[in-house]
Formats: sequence, C-alpha cells, structure tokens
Amino acid sequence: MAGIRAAASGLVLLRPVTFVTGNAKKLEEVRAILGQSIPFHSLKLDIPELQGEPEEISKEKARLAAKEVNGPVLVEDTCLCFNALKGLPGPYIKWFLQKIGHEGLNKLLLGYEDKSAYALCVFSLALGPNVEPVTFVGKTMGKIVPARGPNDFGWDPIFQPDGYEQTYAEMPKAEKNKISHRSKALALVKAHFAEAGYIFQIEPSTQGD
Ligand SMILES: O=P(O)(O)OP(=O)(O)OP(=O)(O)OC[C@H]1O[C@@H](n2cnc3c(O)ncnc32)[C@H](O)[C@@H]1O
Ligand SMILES: [Mg+2]
Repeated sequence: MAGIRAAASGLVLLRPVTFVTGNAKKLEEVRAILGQSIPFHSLKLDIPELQGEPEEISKEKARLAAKEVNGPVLVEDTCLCFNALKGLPGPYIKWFLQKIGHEGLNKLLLGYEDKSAYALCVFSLALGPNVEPVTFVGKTMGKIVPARGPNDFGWDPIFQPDGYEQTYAEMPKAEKNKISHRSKALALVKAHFAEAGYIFQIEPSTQGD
C-alpha cells in the first residue's frame, strides 16, 4: 500500500503525514499547536465542500485527500453550530459567513433568546488511499455575539467561548490555541500518534517536498 508498511514494532510510514487544507489560518494554528510533536508537511488543496454529518464530511475529505497525495494525510473540517438552530449552520458555516457575514449570522439568532453555540473541529487521519480514516473531535462551547476584535480568521470575532469575556478574535493567539476546538481535537491526534507508535522512515525522494 502506498506509503506504509508493517513492522514488528508498529506501522512504518514511508512518507511524512501531509496536512491538506486550502486555509492558511488553519495551517498556522495547526503548526503552532503541533509544534514538533508529529512530523508533517502541508499541501494547499481545495477539497470540495461536502454535505452531511461532520464526521462523515471529514472522513470523506480524508479519502479524497489521500487519493490526491497517495500517502498519509490529515485533514479537518470545522463547524460552527447554533443550539437554537439545532446545530446549523454547522458544516455550512463557510457559505453562511461568505454570504451574510458576521452581522447576518447574529441576525439569524434575533428571534431566539438562546445565543449559545459550539465550535466543532473534526480531524481525520488516513494512512493512505484505501485505508479507512480515523476521526478526532474537539468541541468548545460558547455564544454568538456582535463582532469584536480583529477580522482575520473566519467567525472568530462573533464567537465568545464560555468562561471568557473575550471573543476568539480578541484573545491572544496562544490563548485561543489553549482552549480551542482545534487544539482539543489535536490533543487527541497527538495521543493517537503516541499510542500507535508509528515509525517514520522517510524515503529520501519524499523528504522536504
Ligand atoms: O480547505 P479546508 O481545510 O476545508 O478549509 P476551509 O476554509 O474550506 O474550512 P472548512 O471547510 O472547514 O470551513 C470552515 C469555515 O469556518 C472558518 N473557520 C475554520 N476554523 C475557524 C476558526 O478556528 N475560527 C474562525 N473561523 C474558522 C473557515 O474560514 C471556513 O469559512
Ligand atoms: Mg473546506
């Protein structure tokens, strides 16, 4: 199978894990959170926006990415879910944000007292094409507020995590990365790598690409 083989002590990955995303801000956070803990490199690819339940979307994204890369991949899909709307916009937040912006997202909740929401991040790891992906879910509870703070990453200005007076956008990056949906999911990814004990035996031809 492309990029992996079994050894007595565990699975040997012959290529580094590729984190596939079209979103530079996600990549920035993943780099900051993972540090040197997992050898990975990144590839900017726009995987089609899929429909369905968050875990299924993320898994399918991983299958598509693993086919493209022909090796081990990590992908993630992020949802912003409003409790009053039974979890919507959820995985469709990208289009809602693009079309109606922060103000429109606040307006969606005008008729509801319940402004609570949660940020959900589902990472999927596929060790290669035709290997069933494994998922890792991180969730941070909060509420939707009128936009506050720098507008440099998605819906950060309108999401205020529970227990904080600041929105994600107002927080120092390091603070967001301690409590975010993404960091919780990545903690599980790290634990998986530690448990699985993958051995990286990178072939020279794939080093540094
Ligand atoms: O290539 P991929 O990884 O899919 O990148 P994307 O930007 O298309 O991302 P998603 O499909 O997961 O859509 C999630 C949307 O939510 C935004 N987003 C993701 N993580 C976020 C975060 O931590 N804070 C604010 N906005 C975020 C992101 O910019 C998108 O508009
Ligand atoms: Mg996407």
